Amino acid sequence: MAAVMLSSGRKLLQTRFPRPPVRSGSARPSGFFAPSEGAMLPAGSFRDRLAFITGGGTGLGRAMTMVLSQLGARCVIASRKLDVLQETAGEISSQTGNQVHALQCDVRDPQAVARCVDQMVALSGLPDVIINNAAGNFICPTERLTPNGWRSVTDIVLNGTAFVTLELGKRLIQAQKGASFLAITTIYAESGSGFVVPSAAAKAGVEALYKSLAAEWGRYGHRFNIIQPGPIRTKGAFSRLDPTGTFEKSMIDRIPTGRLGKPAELANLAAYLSSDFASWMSGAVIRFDGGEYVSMAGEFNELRKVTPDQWKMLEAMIKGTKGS
Ligand SMILES: CC/C=C\C/C=C\C=C\C(=O)SCCNC(=O)CCNC(=O)[C@H](O)C(C)(C)COP(=O)(O)OP(=O)(O)OC[C@H]1O[C@@H](n2cnc3c(N)ncnc32)[C@H](O)[C@@H]1OP(=O)(O)O
Ligand SMILES: NC(=O)C1=CN([C@@H]2O[C@H](COP(=O)(O)OP(=O)(O)OC[C@H]3O[C@@H](n4cnc5c(N)ncnc54)[C@H](OP(=O)(O)O)[C@@H]3O)[C@@H](O)[C@H]2O)C=CC1
Repeated sequence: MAAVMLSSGRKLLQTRFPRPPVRSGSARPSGFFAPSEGAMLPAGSFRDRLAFITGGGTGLGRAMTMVLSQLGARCVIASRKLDVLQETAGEISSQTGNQVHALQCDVRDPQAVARCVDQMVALSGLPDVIINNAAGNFICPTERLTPNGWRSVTDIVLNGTAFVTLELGKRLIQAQKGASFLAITTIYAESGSGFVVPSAAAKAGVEALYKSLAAEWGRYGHRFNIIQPGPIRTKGAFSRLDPTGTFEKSMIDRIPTGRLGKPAELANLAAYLSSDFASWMSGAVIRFDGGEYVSMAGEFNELRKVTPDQWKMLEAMIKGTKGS
């Protein structure tokens, strides 16, 4: 007896299907969607530009810093761990030949953010590109969450993004300088998600902040855009969200493109959104997830499991039904 389960958990059919044929050598979808990881934009796209990237020492922040630096930007990366930042800054600038400065900054502390901006201004001036990428997250049943656990994530993600955006926004307005602001959120900022509730709530807040400012601060020359990445392997994310490695296969199985994203792919999109090629783009929310979100959302998407022989049988059954 075979049943086709809908994502709601209901059974669509309960009928006797012939055993599905054993498929040999069927291509995985990832074979169609190989990543391209070199810098996408023309060389020099960020010449004479200064980019400020929070959490730029690791993971996706590091990848975005690398591509912006390859394209000619001077970069300032900021987070809590100065040793990590300095190592990344040294590696990237020795590869690209462009300056990368490391500044210690805890984005949860507005005074620390102001000091960090003071240091950046003294070193290089006000930035043309701001990427709010720093985040904290961990899986946890919500009933186990303490107030401090809630605060540790929402302070980094929502308050941290707000403090950086307000500090830089006000100074840029004062200096009459335009800039591109980009926030890195997540696909569940839109849907919500159990087990990462502080992150879901805070990322949704970041999206509301950025969409609101896209409307309000366009008059000052500021653009605000958002990328919602799907799963991309980084130590920071996977150690806290899939510590045993158990969920990775099911994630890949539900992604129509059959693989995780790559940091360099995300970095190319971030570079485009932060570049002059996107100067007409503001208030945009770009989902970048290999199709995972729509794959999880569609009521009938589990029908991907139905084999061609089973489809013949289903079609005959449907066509054989008369009346309602
Ligand atoms: C598999 C990937 C698929 C999809 C990915 C989708 C979205 C991804 C979104 C992301 O944001 S990934 C990026 C993840 N990166 C990070 O989280 C890096 C930075 N994180 C941290 O520094 C810590 O994890 C932090 C967020 C907990 C903050 O560190 P901090 O030193 O400030 O906090 P403490 O360690 O002092 O803890 C504060 C508070 O939280 C409680 N807590 C910490 N971890 C857990 C846990 N795993 N479960 C429950 N509670 C936790 C801790 O107990 C403290 O509360 P109390 O004082 O005990 O009440
Ligand atoms: N990887 C993925 O699958 C996905 C990631 N994302 C998002 O991408 C972004 C990057 O995540 P990823 O690279 O994976 O993970 P990482 O853990 O590598 O990046 C998080 C960065 O945030 C910095 N950070 C944390 N707390 C603070 C703080 N209080 N002040 C300043 N900086 C801080 C960390 O540096 P330090 O410890 O030195 O402070 C670290 O560099 C995040 O916004 C995340 O939510 C979204 C969806 C999927």
